[in-house]
Amino acid sequence: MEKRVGVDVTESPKIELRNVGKHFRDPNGVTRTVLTGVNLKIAAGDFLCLLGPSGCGKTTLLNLLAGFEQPTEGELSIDGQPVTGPHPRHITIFQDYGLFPWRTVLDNVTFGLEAKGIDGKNAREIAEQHLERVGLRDVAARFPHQLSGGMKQRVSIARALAVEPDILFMDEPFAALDAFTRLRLQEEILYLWQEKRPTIIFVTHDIDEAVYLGRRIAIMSPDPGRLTTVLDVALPRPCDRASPDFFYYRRKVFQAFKVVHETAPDYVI
Ligand SMILES: Nc1ncnc2c1ncn2[C@@H]1O[C@H](COP(=O)(O)OP(=O)(O)OP(=O)(O)O)[C@@H](O)[C@H]1O
Repeated sequence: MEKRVGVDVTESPKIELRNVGKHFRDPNGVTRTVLTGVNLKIAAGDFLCLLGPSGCGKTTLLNLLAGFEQPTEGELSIDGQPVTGPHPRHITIFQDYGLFPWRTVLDNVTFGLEAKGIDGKNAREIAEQHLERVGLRDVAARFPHQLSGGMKQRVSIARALAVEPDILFMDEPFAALDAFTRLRLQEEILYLWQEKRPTIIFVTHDIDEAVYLGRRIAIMSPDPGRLTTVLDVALPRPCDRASPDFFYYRRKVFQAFKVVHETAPDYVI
């Protein structure tokens, strides 16, 4: 009998989209299709990047997966159940951090735990452990306005991970950060993913970020938004951003976007 290794996404997907489409009606009653014919299977524990230019429907697709919006066509299921709304173990991290300005760092992290029925000393201990993991134990008593952008995003990552999410949806979480902070947070999220293995769906329009993070990259194109290619990225994690293998995948993504001509010479550093 054939021996199977790893997760067969075609047999046991955690997330499955079948012919998913979404249209919006503008105030004049005109229908606008922003997503069409999306078919995708995502295995448990995968790290999938949704990559594409502005307006191709990445956020719309993420909102459908997170249950914030409903598809107007097709079917979308998680763990075999149709997605009908947000789920407490499916957590979304946004670009603007989504922290409560009136709560301290610690209290921001305990918030999700309290919603799960964990409070008092237990919640504090779990929150402190997660702040420790993202290097923010020392600023637990500060308020969000006293933190840098990178620190705020770390708090929102600690808050998300504290509730042990099954799925983490991340919508361009590092887009507003400076390049150095962004590189550091990319490394941190990879480390945290390897430690806990939640399924991560990560929206970005940054090709290098997608290659560095994604085990798979779902490439989208606009007008109307659709999925054009799903690329497997067989790199060790973390990988060397200056290695020929990294550039090989980078080039494959460029080719998928038809930015580089097929016969152009290889990149040299
Ligand atoms: N609620 C809505 N009503 C009408 N149109 C919408 C709505 N939400 C999104 N759209 C439109 O759908 C298209 C896709 O938007 P979406 O935000 O999903 O793209 P995106 O790929 O995430 O873009 P960006 O990278 O700029 O954030 C856009 O043209 C947007 O104007």
